[in-house]
Amino acid sequence: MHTDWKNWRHVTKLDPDKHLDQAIVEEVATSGTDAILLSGTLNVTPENLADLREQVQGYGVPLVVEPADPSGAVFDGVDMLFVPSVLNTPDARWVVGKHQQWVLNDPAIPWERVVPEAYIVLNPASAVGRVTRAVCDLSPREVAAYAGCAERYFHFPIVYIEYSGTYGDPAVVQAASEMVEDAVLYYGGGINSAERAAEMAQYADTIVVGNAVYEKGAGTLKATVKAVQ
Ligand SMILES: CC(C)=CCC/C(C)=C/CC/C(C)=C/CC/C(C)=C/COP(=O)(O)OP(=O)(O)O
Ligand SMILES: O=P(O)(O)OC[C@@H](O)CO
Ligand SMILES: [Mg+2]
Repeated sequence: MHTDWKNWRHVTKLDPDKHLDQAIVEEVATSGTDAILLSGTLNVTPENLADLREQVQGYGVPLVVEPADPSGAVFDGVDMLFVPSVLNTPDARWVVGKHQQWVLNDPAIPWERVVPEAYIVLNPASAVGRVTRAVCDLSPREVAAYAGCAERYFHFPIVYIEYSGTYGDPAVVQAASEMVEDAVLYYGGGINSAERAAEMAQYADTIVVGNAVYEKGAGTLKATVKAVQ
């Protein structure tokens, strides 16, 4: 593996579908965040992915692509691919179907650079919640049981509590953290302050900050980094 991803505390998620000036990209890349994920559910194209990758390259921060579709599984110029499976969807395409098509059509996947992620999607209004028709009305115990399946049964290396676009319930993340021992527990959704970063980082191993970069800027991102490192 190219980087020590298991020790990351803070990850920044940038969306190829949104624009940032290079000065802001530079502040993000030098903020102390442990890695930059290039990721979005909707409107990610080879072109806008390559454009964003060029903007973030060259700062020494690890780069990860998180594809929403096999066509987004591009390794050029990045260190790793984090590939989601959504566990709480009734539609198996998002669990293993797209993955089967990926393996069918690409005979040369560099597996040593692939890290599977078990997503538990909890905001039904998010793009990822709508697209996957995730069943989000779950108690902390029910979420923790998905986390247990992900780790103990499927041996996913990452369990990802995803509230994309909204701040989640710390009790849910706490319950998942009590279940997970070996997997790295990710939390993402609505972190837009040092306080929220610190609160979720009590339970999650790695926190993800996305929209706050676009909505509040690099200063807020730096405050979230400082809160967890
Ligand atoms: C098999 C391969 C290579 C890919 C398929 C991977 C799968 C099943 C993805 C399903 C879940 C998904 C769409 C993940 C994308 C990552 C993600 C959650 C991005 C954030 O999404 P939002 O913030 O909701 O969307 P926008 O930012 O586009 O609005
Ligand atoms: O954009 P936000 O709400 O910060 O969520 C981060 C990330 O989990 C989205 O996939
Ligand atoms: Mg987003």
